[in-house]
Amino acid sequence: MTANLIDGKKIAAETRKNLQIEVNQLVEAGVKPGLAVILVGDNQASRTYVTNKQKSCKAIGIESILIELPDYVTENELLNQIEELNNRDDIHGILVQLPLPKHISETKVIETISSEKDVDGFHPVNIGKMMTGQDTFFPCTPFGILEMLKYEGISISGKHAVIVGRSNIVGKPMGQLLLNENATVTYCHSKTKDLASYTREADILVAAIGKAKMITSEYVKEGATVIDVGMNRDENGKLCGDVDFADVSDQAGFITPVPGGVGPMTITMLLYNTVKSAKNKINHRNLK
Ligand SMILES: Nc1nc2c(c(=O)[nH]1)N[C@@H](CN(C=O)c1ccc(C(=O)N[C@@H](CCC(=O)O)C(=O)O)cc1)CN2
Ligand SMILES: [Mg+2]
Repeated sequence: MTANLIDGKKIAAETRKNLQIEVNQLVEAGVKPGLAVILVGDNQASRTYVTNKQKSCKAIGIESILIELPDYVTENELLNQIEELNNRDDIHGILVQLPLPKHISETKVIETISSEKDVDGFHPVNIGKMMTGQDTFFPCTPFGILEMLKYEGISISGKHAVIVGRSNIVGKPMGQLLLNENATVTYCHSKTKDLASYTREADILVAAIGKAKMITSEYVKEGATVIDVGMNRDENGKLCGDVDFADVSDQAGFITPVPGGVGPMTITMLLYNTVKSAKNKINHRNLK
């Protein structure tokens, strides 16, 4: 059996087209959605992602500003910068690119971003809303994965979803979003014993481990949906995921590639959240 490919680039392009229509409507109503991106230090990968976010905003008419700070910036200086953006009427979304230098507390930074502008969906208020099934900003990577599953018509309710990885930005919220859709969710991680005994039971397997090509066909049930969140380099320096794509393709029912799977949807959902925030603002204004 050869798995169906879930084409993240294609789904992202379609979603962005629809978002562009919404941006045009917002602009006509007098609100141009605005995103502020803060980049601290000079991590090359982070810079690439941030550049991509800027370009993607521009392509659909979202105003985006980039604030670059040196890696020696103090925590207080960064927090003050965020406060300033919290108070700006033209900025609807704020994100601080992660990871941050060691001397800065990610928790403090995330908690300083106004929960109403937290388009990454990392603020504890938004995490709490997500956990209690309320509408809010959802973290972009798991949100993008959910959208891909829905786009492909893959049913979630009653299915067994196994998440490998428990990071705050991918694994934990992924499980919660799938639980909200009535999946039965199992979390696995680096301390899980006999990992394959869990993953082989998965109808939906999400790999967010950080180890190149670790998930081979022995980890996968025939016909399962396999979502690859990994971004690694293989022995030849080529970008690859956590899933051994060639091997698992023969076993899975659906599979995402790397690159061109989850990544493009991550940035798309950031655009979605920014548009949502601008719409929230109009709704507030109309209620006044
Ligand atoms: N504040 C945040 N920081 C980080 C997040 C985040 O959502 N918010 N996620 C990651 C990085 N990330 C976005 O920021 C991200 C990573 C990768 C991609 C992507 O499109 N990848 C491409 C491949 C790119 C390449 O060729 O190198 C793909 O998978 O096709 C998008 C976003 C950590 N930090
Ligand atoms: Mg882990």
